Parts: sequence; C-alpha cells; structure tokens
Amino acid sequence: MGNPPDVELPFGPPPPHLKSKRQIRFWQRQQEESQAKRQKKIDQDPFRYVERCFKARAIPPSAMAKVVHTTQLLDDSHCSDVIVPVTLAIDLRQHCSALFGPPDTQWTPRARKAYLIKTIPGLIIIPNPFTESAQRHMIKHCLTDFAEPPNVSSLDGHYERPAKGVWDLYERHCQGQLTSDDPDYYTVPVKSNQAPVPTMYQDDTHNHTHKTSDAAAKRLSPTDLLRKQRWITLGYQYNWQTKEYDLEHGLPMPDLLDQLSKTIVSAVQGVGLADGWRNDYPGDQFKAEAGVINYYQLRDALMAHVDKSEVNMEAPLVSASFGHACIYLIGRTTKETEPIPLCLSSGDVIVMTGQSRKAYHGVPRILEQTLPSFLDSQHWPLYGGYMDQARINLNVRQVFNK
Ligand SMILES: O=C(O)CCC(=O)C(=O)O
Ligand SMILES: [Fe+2]
Repeated sequence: MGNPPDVELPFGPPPPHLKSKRQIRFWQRQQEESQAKRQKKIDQDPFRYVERCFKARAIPPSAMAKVVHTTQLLDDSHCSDVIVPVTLAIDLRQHCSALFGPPDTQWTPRARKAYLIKTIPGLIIIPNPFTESAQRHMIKHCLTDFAEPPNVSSLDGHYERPAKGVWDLYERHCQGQLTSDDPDYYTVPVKSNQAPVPTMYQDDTHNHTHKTSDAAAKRLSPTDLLRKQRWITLGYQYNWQTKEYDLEHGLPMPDLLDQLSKTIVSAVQGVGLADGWRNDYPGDQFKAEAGVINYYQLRDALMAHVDKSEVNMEAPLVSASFGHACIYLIGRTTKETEPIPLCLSSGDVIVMTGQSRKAYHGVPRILEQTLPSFLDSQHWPLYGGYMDQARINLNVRQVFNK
C-alpha cells in the first residue's frame, strides 16, 4: 500500500507494517521526539557544538573570532594571556638542517620559539620550522615512498593497489605514459567477499567524510584513486580484532620520520609552564614506532577522537601539517569542555605531551585558498597539482614502553 498523500515524510517512509494514518502520525511524533533529543545532546556537548560551527558552509564569525592562528603567534603582540611563549631545548634548524632546512636571517629571531595554551595542559605548538624546500621534501615522501606497499593504505581491502603504489601510476598518467586504453589505467575494486585488511584506522573516525562502500565501489582512474586515498599507516599496525597494536605486524619506520620525531621530542624536553605542568619525556628515549599519514581533500574532516591505543601514553605524539591550512580543535579528556580552535598552517608542528595526549581533538575544516604558492601547481608541477586540493598530516607515535 502507498503512503497517504497528505502525510509529510521528513524521516523517510514509515515502516511498511504501519497501515493507518493514526499509526503513521504516532510513528512520526516518535521520530520528531528522538530527533529533538539527539539535537539537544549535540547542542549540549560543547565539543560537538564547536565542531558543527566549523563544519557549517559559512563559519559563524563568532567561532572564527576565537581561532588561534599559528602564523600570528610569532608576532609577540598577538600573545594573549591564554597563549604562553616558551623556549625549545634546541634550535631545530641548527641541530638538523637536513630535515628542517638551513637557518637564515629570518629564522634567527624565531629559532627555539614555541607556544603553549594555558587551558590545554601538555600541548606544544611549534609554528612552521621548515624551509620551503624542506616542506616540499616531506610532502614528496608522504606521497611517494611512505605511501608505497607494504605500508597499509585506506584503499587496501577496497581496491587492488598497484604494486609500485598509487603515486607511480598517477605520475605516469600525468606524464602521458599511461592513457585510458592502457590495461593498467583503471584500478578495479576487489571482490566484495574479501574482508578489508584490519588496521588501526578502520574505524569511523578516520574514514574522514568519504566512505568506500563495496556497493558504490567502481573502477577508478589514477587521479580518482589518488584522491580517494585517505591514510597510510606506518610501523606497527593496529589489530582491529584484538584492539591492540600487533607485535607481529611491525613494518620498519622510515629513518627520516625516526629522526624527525626524535629531534622534535628532544626539542620539547623540559618545556612547560613556570607554575604548572612540564614535559619531562626524555628525547633520547623516544622511539618512532607507528605513524599515520592523513590525506585530506578540501571537503574532508576528521571527527573528534582520542588516540589511546598506544600502550605508552606518556610518550609525546608528534604531528606535522602540510599544504592547506585547517581548523584543528583541541579539547580536554572529555567532550564536555569547549575546545580551542587552532588554525594550523603548512609546516606547523604540534606535540601532544602529558595530559594533552589523552585530549579530544579533530579537524572539522580544511580552509580553502590557504595553500602557500610554493606548493601550488603553478610553482611546483606534478606535486602541486595534488596539493592544490589537499592537506597532509603526518603523525608519529611511540607504542610500547621499553
Ligand atoms: O590531521 C590532523 O592534524 C590530526 C590527525 C589525527 O589526529 C590523527 O591521525 O590521529
Ligand atoms: Fe588523532
């Protein structure tokens, strides 16, 4: 039987066993009440409320006014009583110019500067310490060798990844070496009866906004395949069934990331508030054991979550951002506290130490038109073509206590 034409259906069609108008109206009232309850819960949860503000097509000016822009921190006049400048233990560029690039005259006055937020104990912000060419170097690795098999990709289990990785295919396509009539051009979905590879990020949080459902899976061109890749996991892999990192599934961490994270953890050793917390994790004890590269397209978001699977929750988590800027929300250990919105720009590094290691955080928004020109397609052929619509986040964790 069809639905009575005078009944509106904002919740989709009522279940077919409801036949009379009275039953359908009763069902509708129930739906309205439960939606109102859900909405009330969202509005009362300060983290979700702020998250929704930044997801709105037009971000409310009242939300935008609260954003802490890392690019303004270096100008001391922008430091409010909530932001506290601190001094790093080492000068990253002096100490490791192979990674961050050589120091220059612009660098000298800001070398060793980092910032804390009084209301978020443990969080350390290092405004972009990389030179332009050092940023390009990191991005290149994130798109090429770091993303190659056997490192696990969000595409695995859904698509047959080319043996040499997705970038190689994309590059051949861009250089005209691969056209749509070539048998390698399209990547086909794997058979739907094959279980996806269990990984750390096979959860809703890290699926970003686009999900690959088997029903919707279709063959993809090199460009579509690359843009569909949401993450790569490095080092120890998380076993989704046992909900633990799997000692049996440890891939070698790239040396570059080992060096990068150790240097940064050494730099933040001893950093803290004069009359409050202090990060005492020794840099020489840090081991880069697992990592995630997140690839965001302009409309992607990462839901609020806590990274709590690591056995060692005392070790800092190092996170670097490249490409488009984003709104990064950082709260406390529950979603009851209003988060601080940070605008992270290309090259920025944040280190989650101490209490902030257990804090809710998320990325509700990638900000359009914020890509630095040296990373765009006009100034950086091939890689810039990808970065024109992307943000990359690279984070490194120690998993075990050793
Ligand atoms: O993209 C970011 O900045 C955050 C990524 C993140 O929180 C994660 O991978 O756990
Ligand atoms: Fe996270």
